[in-house]
Amino acid sequence: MKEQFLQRMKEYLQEDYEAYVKTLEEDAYRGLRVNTTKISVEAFLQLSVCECKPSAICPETFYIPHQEKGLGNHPAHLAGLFYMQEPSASSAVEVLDVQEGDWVLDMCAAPGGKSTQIAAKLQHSGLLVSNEIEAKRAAVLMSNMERLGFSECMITNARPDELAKEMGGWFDKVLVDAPCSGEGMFKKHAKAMDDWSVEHVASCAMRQKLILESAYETLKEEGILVYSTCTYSMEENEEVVYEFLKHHDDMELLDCQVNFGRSGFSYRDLDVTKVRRIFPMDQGEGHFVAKMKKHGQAVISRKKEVADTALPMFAQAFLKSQLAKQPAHTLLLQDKLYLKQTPFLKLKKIHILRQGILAGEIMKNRIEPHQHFYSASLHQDKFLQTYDMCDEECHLFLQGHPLSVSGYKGYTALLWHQHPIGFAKGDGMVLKNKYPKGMRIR
Ligand SMILES: C[S@@+](CC[C@H](N)C(=O)[O-])C[C@H]1O[C@@H](n2cnc3c(N)ncnc32)[C@H](O)[C@@H]1O
Repeated sequence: MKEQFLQRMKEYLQEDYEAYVKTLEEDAYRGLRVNTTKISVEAFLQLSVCECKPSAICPETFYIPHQEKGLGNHPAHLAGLFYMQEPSASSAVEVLDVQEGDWVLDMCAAPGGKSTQIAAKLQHSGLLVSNEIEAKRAAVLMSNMERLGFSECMITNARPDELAKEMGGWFDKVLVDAPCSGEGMFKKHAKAMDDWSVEHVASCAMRQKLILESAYETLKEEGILVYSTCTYSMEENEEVVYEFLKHHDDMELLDCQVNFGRSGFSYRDLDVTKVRRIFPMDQGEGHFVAKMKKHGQAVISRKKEVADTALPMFAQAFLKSQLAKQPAHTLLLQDKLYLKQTPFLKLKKIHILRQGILAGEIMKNRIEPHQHFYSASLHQDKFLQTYDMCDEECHLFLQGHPLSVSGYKGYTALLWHQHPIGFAKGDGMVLKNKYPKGMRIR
């Protein structure tokens, strides 16, 4: 551990410093969060995926033993029933207090821990724009959102200032989980420790202030902004919030109103009792959260809806053969079929990676279904043809093998403990495996 970092921590923590240093020798906290759009917490615990200890931070988040291995390949994970998330990382969305119907922007979203938590709270209502600036990380974000099965979401790959131009005044809630020096991640990512310097902390703080300016533009009047980091430095936390409030006299710092964590570090006249800090001594690796409200008027960008596409007969037939309930909105875009509950939106310059559910692709007058169609939580109890696999069959399926099951013709949703995990195509004798090659386990 770098001496200069420890010296700063000593100044920040004073009498708590020794307790902090002790935690550096302990294993990092690990956790998971149950995806309540697919399964209730009670039903998930009955699956006995692993030992789960409740966290005080979020009712859907649990501590798991640090020695627990291979959970990423567990059928419950691949079926999108949970997301691996260290409990303190679930604090910011608890503070954001998302309500059904809200329009929410997650400005720095990859790999998707907080976006998947927000989408679960929305329960397929409102809108979530889940944005990531780095293209490769945006692809990871999309695959996580797909696995957990969300539909009323738009996944974008844009800079915050680009979002501010096209989405001015749109959102009830905005989360800025900012890129930071990651001092709370040192145990998990050695690189964060290698990269650490006072100069790096200062450059992160500059970038955070710029991101917050764009976030401000996207907020509605009376909209809520939550700013969070997984670092301890005062420059990236209290100072960023203080400067932001100084530049925006229509923004009010609100009390986070949660029972976890502790007050911030004393900084000028900022009321640090309102913000939350979590340290390893508070049962989390490290997070800072501040909540603010915009009272001023917003400049509102126009929202443009896309008209639904009238589907060709074969596409209609595909949907009718698969689902007991038909989607409200359908869109054909570059031979791909998308489904959504609420109208599709059009953006001028922003790169949209996914909007709604990607149901499949047109191939010679038929639809070749996509994994998202079967992972979508909205569809999970609507499939007309399903096959419930035993654990052994599921293991074979996830490895890419066909299943010797007769009596099934056409596309079939394959279930593990009643939860769709993928699909196959039956020819009456065999279920041919359609689990995406990149997702198969070895
Ligand atoms: C702390 S991570 C977000 C973690 C995510 N919220 C989650 O819970 O999984 C911060 C993200 O901000 C992105 N980022 C980096 N520079 C950025 C910038 N200038 N503007 C917006 N986002 C940026 C990073 O690529 C990274 O994915």
